[in-house]
Amino acid sequence: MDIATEGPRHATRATTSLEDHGRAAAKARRRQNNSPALTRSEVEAAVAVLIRWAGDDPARPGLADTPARVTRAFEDWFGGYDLAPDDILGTTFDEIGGYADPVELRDIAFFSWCEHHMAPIRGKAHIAYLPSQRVIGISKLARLVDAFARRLQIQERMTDQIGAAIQQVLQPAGVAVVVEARHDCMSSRGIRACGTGLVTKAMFGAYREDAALRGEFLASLQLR
Ligand SMILES: Nc1nc2c(ncn2[C@@H]2O[C@H](COP(=O)(O)OP(=O)(O)OP(=O)(O)O)[C@@H](O)[C@H]2O)c(=O)[nH]1
Ligand SMILES: [Zn+2]
Repeated sequence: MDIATEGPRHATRATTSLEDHGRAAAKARRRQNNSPALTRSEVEAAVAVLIRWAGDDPARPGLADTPARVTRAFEDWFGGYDLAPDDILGTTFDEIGGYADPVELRDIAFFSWCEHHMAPIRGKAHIAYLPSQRVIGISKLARLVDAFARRLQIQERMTDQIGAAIQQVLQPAGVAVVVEARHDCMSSRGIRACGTGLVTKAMFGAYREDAALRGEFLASLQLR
């Protein structure tokens, strides 16, 4: 199902279908990335080129294993491409009695990667949703953030993807996602503006339509 079919909120969205972020897409990407034209040793050679570009000697003993380490680190840092949101959100609980108030999980720490500079984005995500007959295990919300964070990202898109996945798979009455993060591409290079924080928000369903519900969640976060 394409989230673009879900209603006006999504009608003009550039977001691709959830399937595109899912397991099939990850496998396709991996096939592409692991094609015979791109071997592990070629990736390591590319890292060695970057070491040379940095001004050092990839052959010196201290750096000899670094290309292999960096290649392994990439598998970890970018492991999100292999994680399918619909699998992560697959376990739900519907024996929730009469519970019908917001569920909020705050301070979900994440590491992501700026797609412009491949520099770290470090921050916290806060998720709220208004259940409609079922709830999700709270660890799955953190897993979902991790799945979208460990990719090349811009913060706005990551924020939207987290909310859109919850809205599509869990189909609650509404979802709100707030992400606060620091971008190393801004602090460690370029303008070198340390201490700045980017806040992004994505609202779906009741959180988009109901200002009081949205305001209650945003106020609870005490954003500066
Ligand atoms: N909106 C948004 N911008 C981002 C994000 N991460 C990095 N950027 C910005 O992306 C922009 C890329 O700008 P370019 O002019 O193409 O690249 P650049 O010459 O390296 O830019 P400077 O960072 O200003 O030196 C920069 O302004 C970054 O601060 C993000 O998550 N969201
Ligand atoms: Zn950047």
